[in-house]
Order: sequence, then C-alpha cells, then structure tokens
Amino acid sequence: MHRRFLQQKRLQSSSTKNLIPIRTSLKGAGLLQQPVLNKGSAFSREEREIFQVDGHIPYDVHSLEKQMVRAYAQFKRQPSNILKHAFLASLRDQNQILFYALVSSRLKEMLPVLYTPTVGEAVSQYSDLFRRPIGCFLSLPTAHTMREQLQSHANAAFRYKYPPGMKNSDTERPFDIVVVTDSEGILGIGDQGVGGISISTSKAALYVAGAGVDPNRILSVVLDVGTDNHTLFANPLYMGYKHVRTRGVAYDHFVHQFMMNIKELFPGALVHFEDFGLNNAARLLETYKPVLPCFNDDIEGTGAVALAATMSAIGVTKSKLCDQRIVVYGAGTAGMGIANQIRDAMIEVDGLTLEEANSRFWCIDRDGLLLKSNPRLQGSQHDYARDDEEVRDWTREIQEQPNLRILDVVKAVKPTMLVGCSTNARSFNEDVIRTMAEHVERPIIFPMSNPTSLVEVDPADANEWTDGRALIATGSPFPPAKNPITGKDYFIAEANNALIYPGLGLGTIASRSSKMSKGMILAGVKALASASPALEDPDAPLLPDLAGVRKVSLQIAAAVVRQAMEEGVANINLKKDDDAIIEHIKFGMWDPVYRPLELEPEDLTSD
Ligand SMILES: NC(=O)c1ccc[n+]([C@@H]2O[C@H](COP(=O)([O-])OP(=O)(O)OC[C@H]3O[C@@H](n4cnc5c(N)ncnc54)[C@H](O)[C@@H]3O)[C@@H](O)[C@H]2O)c1
Ligand SMILES: O=C(O)C[C@H](O)C(=O)O
Ligand SMILES: [Mg+2]
Repeated sequence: MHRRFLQQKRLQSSSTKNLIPIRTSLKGAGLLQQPVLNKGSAFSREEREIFQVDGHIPYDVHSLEKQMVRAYAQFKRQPSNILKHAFLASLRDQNQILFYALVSSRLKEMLPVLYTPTVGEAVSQYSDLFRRPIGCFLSLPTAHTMREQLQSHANAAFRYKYPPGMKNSDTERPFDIVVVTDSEGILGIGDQGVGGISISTSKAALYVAGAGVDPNRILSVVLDVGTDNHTLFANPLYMGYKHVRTRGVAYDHFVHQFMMNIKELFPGALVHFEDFGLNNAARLLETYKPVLPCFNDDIEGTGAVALAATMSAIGVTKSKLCDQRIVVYGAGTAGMGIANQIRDAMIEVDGLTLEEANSRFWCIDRDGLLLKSNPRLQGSQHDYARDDEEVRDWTREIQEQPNLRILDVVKAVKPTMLVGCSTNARSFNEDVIRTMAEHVERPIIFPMSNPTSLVEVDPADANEWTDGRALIATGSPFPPAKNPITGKDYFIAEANNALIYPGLGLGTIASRSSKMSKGMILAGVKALASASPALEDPDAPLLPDLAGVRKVSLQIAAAVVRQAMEEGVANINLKKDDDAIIEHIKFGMWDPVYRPLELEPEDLTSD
C-alpha cells in the first residue's frame, strides 16, 4: 500500500500536476538504461524508492534545469565541433529528455554542431568515432531478413503506456516517419557508405527539436549497398559493407523491398528520402510518390525553402516571380528541385504557361549552359535546356567560349537571381558577382551548397562586391556581413531545407495524409514566406532564423493540414477551422519534459 500512497502523493505534486504520467515496469539499472525513461539525477525521492533507483545514483535530486547547466558545461568543454557532436550523440543515447531539452533551449548554438555543417564530419568519420549504433542498418547481404530487421526495430521502439483514459500516442503503426539515405550524395561530400546513418539520425533529431515530432516514432535508416569511396575502403576500421556500390537491377530490387516492407509494416508512415545520388533521387521519388506518402528533402525540401526565400526577396525588390531571370548553377538533384518548385509557383501564382515559366531559367552544369543539342541531358534538365539559336544572338566574345560558363551566361542573361547547388566552392567569384550587380539593383544570390567549405560565395564577399545590395541566402549558417556603405550588419538567411521539412512532415503526419502533395508543399512554402522578417524590413534576413524553426513549423504544419483537408487526402475528422487545426497539431506534439512515472498495475498488486 505504501507505494500506492506515494504514487498518489506524487501525482498531486505541483511540478508535475499537468503532466500525463507514463506507466512502466522497468526498475533499477534497467530503468536507468532506457534513454526514453531515464531521468538520471532528476528521479524524485519517491520515484527512486518505488522504482528501486536508490543506490544506483548519487543522493541529491536535481531538476532538469540543473541537469541542463551541467550538460551544457560539459558540451562547452569539448575542444572541437566534432567532439561536441559526439558528446551530444552520447547524451541522446543516455537521456532523451535531457538531450532534447538542452538542444531545444540553445538551438542556435547547437544546430551547427548537431546538424550542418558538423554532421558532414560526423558522417565521414563515422567508423572512427563509432561508440554505439543508433538507427537501422539495412545491408544488402542481409536483405533476406530485411522484414524481420525492420520488425525488430518496431518491437524495440519504446511505446508510452499512459494510464487508461489519458492521451494515447500508441497508434496502429509503430513509426510515423522513416528517414532513409543510401549515402551516395551526402551534402556535397558524396558517397559516404554506412556513415550516412548520421545524416538520417540528424534529420530525425530536427523533426523532434524543430517540429515536436515524437522521437520514438521516427526510424532513421541507412541502406548500405556498398560504397565507391576509396578512403573508406582503405580504412581498416570501416564498418559498412565493403563492396563496390551496387547499382542497376539489384539496387532497385533492394530499394523496392525496403519500400514495400515500410508500406506493409508501417502503413501510412511518411518516407523521407535524404541524400540519394543524382541518378536515383528523382527517379525513386517519381516511382514511389503514387505508392505511399514520401518526400525527397533534397528535391522538394530544398525547392520549398528556396521558393520561400525567393518570395521574400521579390517582396523586397517589389517584382513578381515571373519577372525573374534565374541562373541555376549545378543542375543536379537540388538545382532541379529548386527550378521545378519556382517554375511551378510561376504557373500557379502568376498564371504563366509551362513553356513561359521554363523560359525564365538558364541552368548550368559541368558541360556549361544546358543546351537542347546536348546529348547528355537528363530528367528535368530537358525542361530548361535553351535553344542553341538563342546563344547565336549573344556577343561574339561570349559565343567563342568553349562551353558557356557561369560568367558568360551572367553577362548574356543579366540574371536577377543566381542560385548555386554545384558543390563547386567559390565559383561565384568577384567577376561573376560584380557583373551580375551591374545590371540589377538588388541581385538575389543563393549559394546553397553545403557544408560551409563548399559554398559558391562567402556572403561577406557577395555583400562587399555588390556594395551591400545583394539579397543573400545560404545553405549553411554564416555570420552577419557588414554593409560596406552603411556599416550595418546584414543577417544572412539560412536557406536550409531544415527550415521547412520538419513542418511539412509534421503537417503530413498530423493530417494522417495518404500523400504529401505539391499543393501541401506549396501551402507550407507560403506559410514560411509569410514569416519572413524581410516583409517588415527590407534589410532584414529573407527567412526567419533557423533557431525559431519550432514556431514556424507549427504554422507550416497548419497550412499543410488545411491543404490536405481541402484536397481530400487527410484522414482526420476535424473542423476546417484554424484554431481547431492548431489545437489538433499541438495535441500530438512531443515536448522534452520529464513525466511522472507510474508502476504497471501488476507490479502494484504484488505489494
Ligand atoms: N541548402 C540546402 O538546403 C541544400 C539542400 C540540398 C542540397 N544542398 C547542397 O547542394 C549541393 C548539391 O547537392 P545535390 O544533392 O544537388 O547534388 P547532385 O550531385 O545531385 O548535384 C550537383 C550538380 O552539380 C554539378 N556540378 C558539379 N561540379 C560542377 C561544376 N564545376 N560546374 C557546374 N556544375 C557542377 C553536378 O554535375 C551535378 O549535376 C550540395 O552541396 C548540397 O549540400 C543544399
Ligand atoms: O543537410 C543539409 O544541411 C541540407 C541538405 O539536405 C543537403 O543535402 O545539403
Ligand atoms: Mg540533403
């Protein structure tokens, strides 16, 4: 009876009175080793007694706030960003609440460590830094047991048990979101083999910290089909499948087996494709869009964030989308995703025809300007390839270049907007930027390549070479640039897909939608663009700060849910009313707070 009394007393205590308790039968060391339930020094006196934690932990009881102070000091003591990243990974593995509470409270400082750019190092050094596996490793040689492996993750995922009649997050499917990479095109650093798991776990962490998705309902996956990365092959500590990267029919079969297993085992879960290679990303998205809810972050997420930044920029320049002349440098997964997203918006918002909208783009890849005569054009590149005739009208000086490079194109086209997704560091050099700035009052410049070392132009340089006139957004975080004329700081918008994918994902799962449609993505873009600080002040950044992503995600998710309901793809019974939608989304959101613990009833009866 004593324990029952203590439980009731604890439930009435003021600090926990509004929190729904969680039931568990774990005790002692077993409880401390469960990162979802472990509170470390924050177990209350009563919990320590009931759950036999006494003796496993020093005496004093500390609040979550005090734990955060200690964890932050330990974080600061790590000598490099990669060691800080490793520290955060261990913390996540020990105490999920403390990890997310710390990260969420200092998102601005933690994001560049947890995510881009440091995640690039974590991926490439994965086998050297490995401590404990987090995530799901599906390797080609063990494909015959893939279903059992996925099922085993579903079984191992912690499921909350709330007392009867209280909120229940335990729905019929074990996971809401599956983040998957095959590691062939990690950021701009290419094939990274099994280390790609860290991009999946990082993207998953942002769904949690950035949109309040329950971390226990996201599965992070790497599809290990081998690697063509010689450095990894030469590393005796490499932990992945040491085999040349599997391609062709065997690769397609493996991916198909994965997708079909997800559809059957986790029905309705959103599949988030991340950093697949150029030859697979668009093809897989097209294949599986009609089959299950799926989304490619590098194509659709990047396109969406770039479109939001563009909408914001044209608000400053007081022009229309259809007035833009856009040069896209690097016509790969992200470059084509951005062009497609902006092109589709020109059609929907400004009423252009497809042909008219395509004609606003000049895309450049390794062979130079994409021309219709180029036999190597692929996928969306065909839409944007220019007529060879057009180039014949350009000046002799330009025409005589062996293949049309960025400076030639900028001279001839006089673009209003220059987007970089090339991985070609510093390719927007002084000549390119100054030439662009000669012809346009407020040049819109988006060097989107990640990580930081691959950026097409340092925003400080772009700012200086345009006398502070450029409207800039980058893929990685940069410090403010000084306006050379006014001396004021210009804050650089971070146009990273992390600003939008968490909200898009949250909206999709909150609407229990059968797909993530173009309309839902566009609704999310408009919500993000409407939160732009530049709407109020033309010298402010083009996008809200990534550190405020959680607030923005709620607005994005609400727009997505509303649109899903309008399109008839939502599976919820809800009034089409803004307050009701926000309430519904908030109800499902997860917060990093310690909930009171209750013993499973069978454990109580043994008293
Ligand atoms: N800001 C963001 O949110 C975001 C999102 C996705 C990708 N990215 C970044 O964009 C870059 C590209 O990613 P991706 O997924 O599109 O890769 P990708 O390999 O699919 O595309 C890169 C393209 O650039 C071309 N290219 C390479 N070198 C070039 C050169 N010297 N001149 C012209 N073209 C060249 C390639 O041929 C390829 O078509 C990466 O650095 C990635 O980190 C940023
Ligand atoms: O991961 C990022 O930082 C953004 C994007 O998905 C990328 O591949 O660069
Ligand atoms: Mg990516």
